Amino acid sequence: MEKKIIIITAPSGAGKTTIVRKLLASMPVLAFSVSAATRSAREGEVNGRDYYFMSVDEFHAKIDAHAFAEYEMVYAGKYYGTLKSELERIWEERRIPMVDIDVKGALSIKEKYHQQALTIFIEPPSIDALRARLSERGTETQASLEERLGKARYELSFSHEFDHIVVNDELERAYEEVKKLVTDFLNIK
Ligand SMILES: Nc1ncnc2c1ncn2[C@@H]1O[C@H](COP(=O)(O)OP(=O)(O)OP(=O)(O)O)[C@@H](O)[C@H]1O
Ligand SMILES: Nc1nc2c(ncn2[C@@H]2O[C@H](COP(=O)(O)O)[C@@H](O)[C@H]2O)c(=O)[nH]1
Repeated sequence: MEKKIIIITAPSGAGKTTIVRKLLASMPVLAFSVSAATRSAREGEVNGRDYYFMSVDEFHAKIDAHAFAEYEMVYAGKYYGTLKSELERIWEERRIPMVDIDVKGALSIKEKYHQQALTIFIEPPSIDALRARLSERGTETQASLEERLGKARYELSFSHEFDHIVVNDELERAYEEVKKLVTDFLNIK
């Protein structure tokens, strides 16, 4: 079986995780690729389901062991990375990994797997909408919100590096558009 991979990226707050969760719920062939991260777990997050939470020393050991397909220091000095073992585990189950990562990481993983990858950039309707969504999500301090918005302006300039751009203005419409791209890519009727 060909080892396909679906890469979804966007600036923080654009809604990629929301769309990915809806896809995972409706398409059992897809499996969430759980990343490693050195940030602390938020309320309700579960180790091994949302992230593999680890210390910086553990993360460095994995870098030294070449365990990552890609990794980045994404925000506030925190590392995030896609584990090769996670992709292999999903392929062994004859399923397709859904990778939900930042734009820089998505560009490097696309480079690595470009022949087998579908890459989708989720675009927010505006920076004001991003600000409102991140504020409402209630996960950020004022400083981390500004950091994410600052990075978003830069990341938006890379949207055309990806196979498709989907504007997440109305969630249901954006979800249906992404689902059609995924089903076409996987040749599912
Ligand atoms: N179309 C939409 N309209 C309004 N709110 C939305 C829409 N899509 C998602 N949201 C909300 O915006 C917030 C950010 O969404 P989400 O966490 O999915 O973003 P993200 O791109 O995965 O961010 P991060 O990269 O920080 O994980 C969530 O509270 C979500 O419920
Ligand atoms: N380059 C990578 N980026 C990743 C990975 N896993 C998640 N992310 C991205 O980090 C930010 C912040 O996430 P949050 O959970 O702290 O809000 C977000 O854009 C994620 O998509 C990864 O393995 N590599």
